[in-house]
Amino acid sequence: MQTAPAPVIVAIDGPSGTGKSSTSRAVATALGLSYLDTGAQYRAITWWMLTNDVDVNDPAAVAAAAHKPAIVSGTNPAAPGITADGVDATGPIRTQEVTAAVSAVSAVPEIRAQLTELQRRIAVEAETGIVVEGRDIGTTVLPDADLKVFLTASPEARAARRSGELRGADGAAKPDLAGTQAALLQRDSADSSRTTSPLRQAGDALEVDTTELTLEQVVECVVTLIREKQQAG
Ligand SMILES: Nc1ncnc2c1ncn2[C@@H]1O[C@H](COP(=O)(O)OP(=O)(O)OP(=O)(O)O)[C@@H](O)[C@H]1O
Ligand SMILES: Nc1ccn([C@H]2C[C@H](O)[C@@H](COP(=O)(O)O)O2)c(=O)n1
Repeated sequence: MQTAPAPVIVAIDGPSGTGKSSTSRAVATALGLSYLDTGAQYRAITWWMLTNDVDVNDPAAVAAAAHKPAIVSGTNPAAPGITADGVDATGPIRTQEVTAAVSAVSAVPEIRAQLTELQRRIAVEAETGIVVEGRDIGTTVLPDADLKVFLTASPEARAARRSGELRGADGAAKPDLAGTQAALLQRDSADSSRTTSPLRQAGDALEVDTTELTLEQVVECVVTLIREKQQAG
């Protein structure tokens, strides 16, 4: 009788706009794995702070409230979803207000400790394995992951992709590319210069530069890497 393959743990890290979420969800779907968007968790706790009048620029105030919100992440790649204290946060966490505040909140050590523990618990409970995406998965959250991928892309490509997303629902003109690129680079700088588990490529992570690749090509590359890892045992 053929036994089920051992659960595979995949870490996909990288700066904003490199395709982590799109790639991770497609890879998890293709291989029947769970999926965890850790960026959504940092966004959800930031949204909770903002809506509960916590000064997000006061690390002590953020730390004191770190344990208060219950963050629950869906792990179905088809419809991940996330709630904060039972309230659906899927939409609100993508606003510019949350995006502008999330790096400051995610730099607070108590916030990172709280969410890292939650992320590890979710990963170990994933029966067939899981694709976890973020900034510090391969370095801090899951250092023993079976496969670590670090996605990169040129600032220009990332800005063009993000700008394509930000275009109005009515197809209104895209926001200015230079402004979008500057905002991405500012967030990258904050995420990679913080003291606690900064954005960094793990020494054993495989870099995939997605600048000239389609999303489909990136997904195929990562699926192949995972299958090769599973066959190697
Ligand atoms: N290789 C690619 N080529 C072209 N477009 C891409 C590629 N990868 C992702 N995209 C598109 O770029 C946009 C951003 O992708 P995605 O949200 O997956 O990036 P991300 O790294 O998760 O960003 P963030 O960390 O800010 O959430 C999406 O519209 C996605 O469809
Ligand atoms: N593992 C993670 C994931 C995310 N963050 C922070 C840094 C990001 O700017 C922010 C939002 O993430 P995104 O939705 O853009 O993937 O959350 C982190 O510190 N660690």
